[in-house]
Amino acid sequence: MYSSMEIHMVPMALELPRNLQAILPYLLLAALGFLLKRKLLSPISDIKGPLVGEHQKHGDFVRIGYNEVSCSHPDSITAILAPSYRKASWYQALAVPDKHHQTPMSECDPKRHRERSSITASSYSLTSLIKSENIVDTCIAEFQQQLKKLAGVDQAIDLGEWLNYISFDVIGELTFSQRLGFVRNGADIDNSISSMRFLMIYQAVMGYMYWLHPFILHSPFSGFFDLRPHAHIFKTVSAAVDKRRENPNVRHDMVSQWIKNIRKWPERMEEREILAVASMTTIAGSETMTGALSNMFYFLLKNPDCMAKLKRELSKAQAAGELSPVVLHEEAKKLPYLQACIKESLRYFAPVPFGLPRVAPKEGVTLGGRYFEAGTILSVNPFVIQRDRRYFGEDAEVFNPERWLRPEAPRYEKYLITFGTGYNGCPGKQFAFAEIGKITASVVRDFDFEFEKVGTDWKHRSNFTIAQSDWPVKVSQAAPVEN
Ligand code: HEM
Repeated sequence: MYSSMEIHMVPMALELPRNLQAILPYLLLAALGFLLKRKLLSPISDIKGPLVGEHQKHGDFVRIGYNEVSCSHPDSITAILAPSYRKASWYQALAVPDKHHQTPMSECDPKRHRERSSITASSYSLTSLIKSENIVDTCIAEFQQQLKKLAGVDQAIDLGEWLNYISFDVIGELTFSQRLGFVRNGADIDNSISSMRFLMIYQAVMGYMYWLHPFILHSPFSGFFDLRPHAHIFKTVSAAVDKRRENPNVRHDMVSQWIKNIRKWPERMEEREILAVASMTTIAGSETMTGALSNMFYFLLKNPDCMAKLKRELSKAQAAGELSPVVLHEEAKKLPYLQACIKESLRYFAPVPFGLPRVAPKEGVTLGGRYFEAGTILSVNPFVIQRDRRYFGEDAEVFNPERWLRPEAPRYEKYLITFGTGYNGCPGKQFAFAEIGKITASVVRDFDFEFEKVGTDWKHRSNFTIAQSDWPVKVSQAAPVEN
């Protein structure tokens, strides 16, 4: 027997699934139609996909989305990255914390991008940054001190994490004259680094589903409850920027230059946007550097002959009195094998393994005899190009710094797009080379490293930048080198 309430409820509960049953075939048909349209009716539906790794199988064009093609044709760089084409809407997700905080990185329109860059670009130049070399040196000296302490302990360390600390400290000093204190504390303060990694995953996904962003990190709730992963970095940057606003002349740094430029050309950028640009610089200049430095140390450890050769070069220069306690950029520049190792690690394992996507303009783009109509998203992935035998020789898939010492090395340069190229190319490129050179030379000269376990293979995940993990190493004071 049912009570009267139960009798009312049972038919209602059955009714809902019946309604669903009625519309389910239509929903499925609509979904199928949508998927077939995306798969077959796109102007690029004849191009095979979807994996980037499929280039070797399918040739110069691989379809990686409804309307997106990854290109590895020899002319891709000049035809896609060099012209000032609009960046794909994916980049919008890089406006941190929301669309009111645009930076050159998140700005997709080339004209607006140029205006914003004119305020910031000069601050990233090597000449400008070399003015602060003594400050960078104090960060590296602190890092050496910490490694010295760790060398006395018979325990493996997470070198990748330490390289992240030094990268953050350096960029904080250069951007707003503030050491973030990661090296001194030997820790991820307030989980900023792990939150930053989460932000990278979030942005990589959200760039493709930007309509969801207002409901997640850009929702008022996430701000109100302080749930934003970049909150700590944003607060730190915000406090530092406020200090510089009060007194932009305390020391030469990037924020002081931006403030001066904005006061000169107020129509190009608003002063409140400095906060976003400083946050972007902190992220752009630290996550990439961590990836690059980790690549350098990991691949030297994986290739002991290369490590031994680099140590010999450093030891010879040291014996000749050519190296300072923290190696200067001028000194590192003169070490050919070190420079070859830097280029090779940047080539072999690009720290930004993302196809830099651009939108074909209204007249379309013709590449390798193939026409791509207006609106097609064309991307050129550094990882794909830099492992291509046509551009880097038969041993393109091998880590081999010697390639940069071959007579044909200048030919390789134009295919090295680790830093992108064109109007959106990395303005920090020369500085990155200098920082990698200084840190690698100072640390490899003074310390020996070995994997905790023989045959270690690290794990890595690709978002916009690469994140490597699981390669514990032991550190000790450097043993004398036989030349
Ligand atoms: C090895 C280290 C680095 C790598 C691999 C790297 C890579 C890149 C790449 C590929 C882009 C262009 C992305 C695109 O076209 O979509 C870029 C942009 C950028 N990078 Fe770097 N970068 C590095 C270090 C740095 C450093 C040290 C700084 C700051 C001092 C920096 C600041 C920037 C900025 C501000 C942008 C945005 C440029 C714009 O949109 O106009 N990067 N970087």
